[in-house]
Amino acid sequence: MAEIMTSFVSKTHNFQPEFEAAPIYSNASPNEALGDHHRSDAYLACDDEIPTIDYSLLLSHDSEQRSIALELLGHACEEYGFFYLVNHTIQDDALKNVFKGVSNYFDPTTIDERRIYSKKGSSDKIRWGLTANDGENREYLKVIAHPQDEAASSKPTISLSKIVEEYNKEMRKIVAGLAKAVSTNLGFDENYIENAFNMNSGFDVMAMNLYPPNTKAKGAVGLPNHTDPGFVVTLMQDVNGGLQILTHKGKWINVYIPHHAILIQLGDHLEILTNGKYKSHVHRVIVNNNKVQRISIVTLHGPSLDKFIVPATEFVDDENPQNYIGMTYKESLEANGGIEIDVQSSLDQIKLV
Ligand SMILES: O=C(O)CCC(=O)C(=O)O
Ligand SMILES: [Fe+2]
Repeated sequence: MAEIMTSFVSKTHNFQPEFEAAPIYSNASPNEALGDHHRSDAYLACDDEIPTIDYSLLLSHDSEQRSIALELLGHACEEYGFFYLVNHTIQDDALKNVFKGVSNYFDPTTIDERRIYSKKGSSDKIRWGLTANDGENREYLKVIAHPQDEAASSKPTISLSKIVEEYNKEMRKIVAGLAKAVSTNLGFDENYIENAFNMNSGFDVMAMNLYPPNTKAKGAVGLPNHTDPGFVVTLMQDVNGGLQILTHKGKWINVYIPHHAILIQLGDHLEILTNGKYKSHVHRVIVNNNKVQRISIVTLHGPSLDKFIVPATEFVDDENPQNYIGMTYKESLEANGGIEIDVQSSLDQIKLV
């Protein structure tokens, strides 16, 4: 591992002059990070459309507009499990600043300051990692963004902590709105998800990922196949390139997030709560065609750690037997041998079939 890290580090130290720097949160358009060289056939995915949901219409006072938006959301949740959210409440300038701050944090010359957050023990509250091998090529930092008492022991530099706090505050408002809309779609009162997950004390982990350009990667894969735990995952990126999602129908599709949109992915615990009606989905990052580095900011918005999550009785009957066992969110984060801050999926331990 040390060897791998050293070789990556020595390269990252001088990668700035060697490749075209990615614009920080520019007007991202399809293929922005992609090089024009020959595309590899491995990890091919298609460009099928991904549903777009208008956040402002989900909250509209015009009941007809609202019910159309809710119907589209229901379709996206059931048939896809992911969608682009547009017309949300985070300002463009705020996002630019977040990406600038995260990019500065990953300055290759200050890597030793980040290294202190490498894995130490089971009570770690902050996690840094750098991997460059044929299974993963990524530098990342994971911090607890909520609740406040947990976040207090999960702070990197002062400037990044401020960015995390502000960003999460804004994103939580959007997630709360989504929780209401999803609750309504499921046939409950609008506070249903909030209560079922105790979102007020929800455990949110923010993962900041930096993927090197293909010239610096040790293989094609930025991040291997996985699903994510929690209610929903919010994802923003500075440039397009490399995120692929496996649809419920078994097709890999490329994600091209429209400028200023947020990619919303449903998490494992919404799947458990709804007994599989709304499913999480496998996704991965492929870097082999990326000409420039890419940064993604990914927040896993989870239930509170002590909340016991089990399929709701409304989704279980003779035709739909219970498909998942119940456990607390904390237990599920630890079920695969991980610890809370790793926010690893353990759906394979929780699924009954
Ligand atoms: O960087 C990306 O696009 C995806 C990252 C991701 O899936 C994760 O951090 O869980
Ligand atoms: Fe993920």
